[in-house]
Amino acid sequence: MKKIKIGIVGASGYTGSELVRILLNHPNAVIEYITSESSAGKPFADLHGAFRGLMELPLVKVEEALDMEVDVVFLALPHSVSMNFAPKFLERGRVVIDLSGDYRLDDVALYEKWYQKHVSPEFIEKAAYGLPELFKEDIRKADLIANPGCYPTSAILALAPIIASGNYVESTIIVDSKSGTTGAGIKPGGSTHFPSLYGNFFAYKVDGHRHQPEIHNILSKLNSKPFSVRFTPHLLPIDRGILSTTYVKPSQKIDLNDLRAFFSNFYAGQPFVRLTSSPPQVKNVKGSNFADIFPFYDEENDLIVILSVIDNLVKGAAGQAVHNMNIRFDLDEKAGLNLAPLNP
Ligand SMILES: NC(=O)C1=CN([C@@H]2O[C@H](COP(=O)(O)OP(=O)(O)OC[C@H]3O[C@@H](n4cnc5c(N)ncnc54)[C@H](OP(=O)(O)O)[C@@H]3O)[C@@H](O)[C@H]2O)C=CC1
Ligand SMILES: CC(=O)N[C@@H](CCC(=O)OP(=O)(O)O)C(=O)O
Repeated sequence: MKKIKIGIVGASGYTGSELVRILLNHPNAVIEYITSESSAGKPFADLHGAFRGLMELPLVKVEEALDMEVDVVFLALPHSVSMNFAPKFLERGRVVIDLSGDYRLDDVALYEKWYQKHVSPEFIEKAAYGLPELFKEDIRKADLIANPGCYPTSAILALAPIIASGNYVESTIIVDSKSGTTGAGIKPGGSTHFPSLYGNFFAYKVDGHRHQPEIHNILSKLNSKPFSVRFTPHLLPIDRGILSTTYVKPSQKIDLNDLRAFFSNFYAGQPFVRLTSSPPQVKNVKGSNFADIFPFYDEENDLIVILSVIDNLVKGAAGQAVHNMNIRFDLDEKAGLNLAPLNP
């Protein structure tokens, strides 16, 4: 059986440990190294107790890992950090799958407006946007794959069929999303502190979140007819999961059954998109790589409303990254990802 040698950079974080969880059960994967700067030398299970007896590799520093022979490196690093390391791995001939936002936007000026100065902008145009349902052929050929953001994954999958069809008026598309706290990473923070969040629920970054340009930038590739995107993120007192409710004004009335048939044709053959017949629930995708999508037509207001749910750490990050690896290395698309959601 074909074996793929893998390095996971940033394994001490949440998406890094989720990559370990998925890849330990992947028939083609051999994890060669896992990294952490702050915990180098420690056993992985000292940080992530769930892996006791399952992952014996010690954590090493990135600099030590650079020259270790692998086929693919997953960068589970904060944006602004990834862009320093991706070129070093690429020049050593590794395929790089970056989970940060550093190579997702195809426009350096747009990146620098929403993030900070880019230190390796020459790689932006070489990167494929790693949303397999839309860009499989680009992913197959790319040595640098920019894994999508978690909110953009849920929003783009909900909206792509309508945008691609052109059945929308040239106005503002609304994306209203709610996320669990693992989206904020492993470092404790004020708003994710238990007493701040328990029994609570609130919006944040209402004046602008970097996922708004990502959703617009990617959806714009599907149609030249203009539109704008308004995105509002919220924090939920749950660990995993994102629910996005999206609203689009159609340019012509549509029958609900036709809308559902249209979505079902658009996603035919895509193993991780499931169309639901009632509003989707985050618990139904927890721990899995599924995106559950519910398209609806509000006749009274002549508005298309599409709801989608994903697990932010799986379809929103590590699972999608493994899906990208499977495509890039010509493996079974579903390898390692046949994960049934936790139920209940
Ligand atoms: N959490 C989520 O749901 C999603 C996250 N993402 C993106 O994925 C990336 C990782 O996210 P997440 O796992 O949540 O983040 P975490 O904060 O949980 O983990 C970050 C990791 O990066 C390492 N790191 C931080 N700074 C440096 C540095 N200067 N040099 C080397 N290593 C460093 C940390 O290692 P150390 O042990 O040294 O601290 C840690 O392993 C981010 O870009 C995030 O935006 C994307 C989609 C969803
Ligand atoms: C709940 C929460 O805090 N979520 C994060 C998004 C995490 C993510 O996927 O974003 P990037 O990969 O683009 O950084 C946030 O709003 O910043």
